[in-house]
This record gives sequence, structure tokens and C-alpha cells, in this order.
Amino acid sequence: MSELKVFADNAPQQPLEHLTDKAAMAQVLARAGIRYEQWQAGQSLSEHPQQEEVIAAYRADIDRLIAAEGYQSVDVVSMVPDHPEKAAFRQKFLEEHRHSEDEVRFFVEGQGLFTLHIDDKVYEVLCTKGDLISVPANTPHWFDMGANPRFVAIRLFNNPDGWVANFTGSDIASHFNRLD
Ligand SMILES: CSCCC(=O)/C(O)=C/O
Ligand SMILES: [Fe+2]
Ligand code: NI
Repeated sequence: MSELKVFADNAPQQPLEHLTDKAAMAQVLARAGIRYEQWQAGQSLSEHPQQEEVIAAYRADIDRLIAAEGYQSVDVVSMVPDHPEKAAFRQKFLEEHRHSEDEVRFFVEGQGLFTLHIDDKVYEVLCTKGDLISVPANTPHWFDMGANPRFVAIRLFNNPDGWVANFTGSDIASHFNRLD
């Protein structure tokens, strides 16, 4: 189940808000400048879909977002619990970082915990199947896929260099929740 917890960034013990209603989540996140919405597949997917099939299934929503934001590229990234490098992939995004472009991810399957540090608030967004989140360029954030990650996500972007994580050097992520 998707959920949003909002904290004061100096008080990780007690959330100020805890929401599971997706419309309410979208409203709170929109006020912080975060796009959060649900997409519907335009066609069913086979059991082990390749990238082209996944993109074709969500073509309508992908094209709508490209028209709105001008992203140049689309691809698909996935992780499975028996991936030999899962620990290294998890660690890559666990500390607070920024990107030079928007981080736009749609969850075709599975889940991931995006935590956004905006002004003096921390927004923990558990995204699940059907959720789209867009983190604006240069927003401090971290991401936890969990110890046994399982997700298939569509990425919209302009330049792969935009994925480079520019770490802030803060240890704030260590004070907040991980994906169990
Ligand atoms: C669903 S992939 C998310 C990992 C990533 O690209 C990133 O930068 C997380 O902060
Ligand atoms: Fe990131
Ligand atoms: Ni600390």
C-alpha cells in the first residue's frame, strides 16, 4: 500500500502527517512541488515483459508527460531479490543526494521508498505498482529499494548524466526510515 509520512527534518521520531489516500497524498506532495499520480496500462503485459512492451503499455501517459515536461528519453529499470549486486545498487541511493535533472519514475511492478528533503520537512513516499513520482531537479532526496528489492520502473529523462547522484554529505538519511 502506498503511503506518505511527513516529518519535521529535525524530528524523525514522530510524523506530522501519515496518509494512505492517494488523492490526499498527491495534494500534500503537490504543495511541495512533487508530481505524484497514478497511471493505467493501455494493454495487458505478458508475464516477463521486455522494455518495448512495458513502454507500449503506458505509451499514452508517457507521451502526456513528455508533452508537458519535454523529456527526451524513456527506458525501463528493474531489480529482483536474487540480483547478485542488489546490496551495491541499494547503497548507491541511500544517502541524501541531488540530480541535475528531474527524477521521474513510474512503478510498473513492485515498490520503492523515496524520501524527499524539502525546506525543513522530510517526505517519505512509499511508491507501489501504478504510482508515478517526479522529483524536481536539485531536490535533496534518497531512495531505498530494500534488502530484497523487487521493482520494474519506467524512467523518463533528458540525459543519462542527469542520474549522477551528487551527494550532499549530510547523514540525515540515516535518521529516517528504511524500506523494511
Ligand atoms: C526506481 S530507480 C530509483 C533509483 C534512482 O535512480 C535514484 O536516483 C534514486 O534517488
Ligand atoms: Fe535519486
Ligand atoms: Ni545525524
